[in-house]
Amino acid sequence: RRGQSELQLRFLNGSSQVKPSYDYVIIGAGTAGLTLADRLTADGKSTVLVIENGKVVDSPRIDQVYSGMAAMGPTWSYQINSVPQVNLRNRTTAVLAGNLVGGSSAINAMMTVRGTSEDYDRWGNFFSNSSTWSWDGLLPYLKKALSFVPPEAAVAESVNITYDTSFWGNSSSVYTGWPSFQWPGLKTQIEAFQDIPGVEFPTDSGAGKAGVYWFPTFMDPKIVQRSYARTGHFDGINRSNHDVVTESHVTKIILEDGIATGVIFRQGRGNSTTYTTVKANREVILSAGAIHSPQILQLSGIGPKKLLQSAGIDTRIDLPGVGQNFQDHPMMFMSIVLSNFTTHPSPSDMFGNRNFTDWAQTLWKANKTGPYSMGIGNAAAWLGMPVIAPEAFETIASKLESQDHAAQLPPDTDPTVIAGYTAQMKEMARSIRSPNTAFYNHVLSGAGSSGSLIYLHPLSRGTVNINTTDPFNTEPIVDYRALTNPVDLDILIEFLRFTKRYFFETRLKELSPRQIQPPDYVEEPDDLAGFLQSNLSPSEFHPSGTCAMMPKELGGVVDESLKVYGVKNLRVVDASIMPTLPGANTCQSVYAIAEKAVDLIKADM
Ligand SMILES: Cc1cc2nc3c(=O)[nH]c(=O)nc-3n(C[C@H](O)[C@H](O)[C@H](O)COP(=O)(O)OP(=O)(O)OC[C@H]3O[C@@H](n4cnc5c(N)ncnc54)[C@H](O)[C@@H]3O)c2cc1C
Repeated sequence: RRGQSELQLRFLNGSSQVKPSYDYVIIGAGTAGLTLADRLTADGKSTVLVIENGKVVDSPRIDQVYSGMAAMGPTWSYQINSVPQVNLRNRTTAVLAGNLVGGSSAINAMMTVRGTSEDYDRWGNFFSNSSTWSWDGLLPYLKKALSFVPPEAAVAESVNITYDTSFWGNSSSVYTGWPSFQWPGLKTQIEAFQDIPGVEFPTDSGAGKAGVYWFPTFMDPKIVQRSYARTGHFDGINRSNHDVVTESHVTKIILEDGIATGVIFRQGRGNSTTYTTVKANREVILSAGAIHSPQILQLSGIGPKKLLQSAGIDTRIDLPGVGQNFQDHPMMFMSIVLSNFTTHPSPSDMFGNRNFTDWAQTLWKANKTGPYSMGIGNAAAWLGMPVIAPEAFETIASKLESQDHAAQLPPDTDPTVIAGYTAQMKEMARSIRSPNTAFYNHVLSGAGSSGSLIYLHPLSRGTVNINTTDPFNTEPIVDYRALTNPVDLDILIEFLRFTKRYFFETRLKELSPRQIQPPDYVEEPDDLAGFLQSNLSPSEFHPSGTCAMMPKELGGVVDESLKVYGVKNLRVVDASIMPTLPGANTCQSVYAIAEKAVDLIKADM
């Protein structure tokens, strides 16, 4: 990795150093933005400026793989709290989004997962069944995005890790790999799923199939450090056609006669603030993430007219979908412990077992091996509704179909956004009936206890809108609108029931399971709902959907080329374009979206 001082040469911290124009101006040096900038400048034919709000941060906490969570939290994130969630007993949630070079890929938990084939086919189906936004169309980009490094044979053998390199590539500088250690208890946890009818065990996490499987970690196994957009698409790149300006906050995209011609950004120095305009000869590309991309569009006059009017912003393009269709993966903890779980070593040995941690430290210091090379986990169940709720899924799907969809959205929602939501719910009803759309995600810890439960296809939709009282100087208003669609509760109640069955009705019952939270006497639907309202978090930090790639008449913001409707030379490329969430952590999909966008952009050169 190059030293900070050398990097500074390319950090145009004084606005006077920015050239007046570039072929492409990219907003946000995050996961998608850095991928795009690297690929678009590689052949030397185009000039690119990336404008980033955050700084370049060097920290062992970012590099650290162990635990997966060392870089999470407020330090390198925007400071945003959601509005109180009415259906979650008015609790608010910290909205984490990376505010540094590398974006959220610098602070995420490094779980490398992709959705099932149905998740990606669904995206294209909103346009036509010949869309290239499909599993077949995206697989080459999922492969291009990452270099897969297989696990060591001995570790793989110790816990039966299977993988299939045909689903992966090996040409990217962003790596995904494996720790040199796994908890033996994972074998027990995985095998217990064999006792549940319908559970599949795909050979590889990249196969596009639901089931129980192993998945790698965004890390470079050679150095056992996080591998992310900065290490893969920024460090070591020194091209005269590739400029990056940090600590620079984009306030607006300039529109002239419906054409995006440039960007205005703000730099604060001591007490003074400067504003700089930079021109884009070919395109402005918005990659500010699902929280800030809709904000920047709205500040530029592209968004729902009524909202813009109430903020005193001139409507340049009335685009009702901007900032709507907001989705994230809700998350919760259900606590069940196996009283007679005696497998060791187990994660609990990392806390209080001095002999074990001394051994682990020795391995780590000697050659970066052992338990300290592990992230948040490498095995999980990703299961469809027919598997987890065989007796209830049909009733739930029918209830969703017969719903008044408009009633689930905010009162003033535009008819096109309602039409898009209706189309999505039709797809979701179909998906509830399919074993190959995973709704339920249970991350396995290797300890004798339950892990976190994640809801992969929530039906409620939130909003991310500018703060109309002071839109240019405040963060957007983030409202998950969690559990506003009551069918979400029906599904989540099935999650609790299924998790209980997994512990009490499989071979795990021999290990004396004990349910702690919610207490086992809590069984009535109303009481389970109460537990969820008190405990659910609306976010796994996977914000998506706020500049949805959908037809315009379905409330879409960008078309299949990721171009913003009604504007020339403006694309959005980041997590905000996902029309519906993939049933997986989102980072791998964002890299693939960016890789596909590169080809879409080049096709227009
Ligand atoms: C805490 C956390 C844990 C996660 N865990 C996982 C995980 O384990 N596995 C997984 O697959 N996914 C995970 N994710 C999600 C994943 O990291 C994101 O989906 C993905 O990185 C988003 O990429 P993006 O390009 O859309 O946005 P980002 O990578 O967030 O990039 C947006 C960039 O735009 C910049 N920006 C924003 N506004 C402006 C402005 N006005 N001017 C200039 N620059 C601006 C930001 O500073 C940022 O650098 C996690 C995310 C977080 C936050």
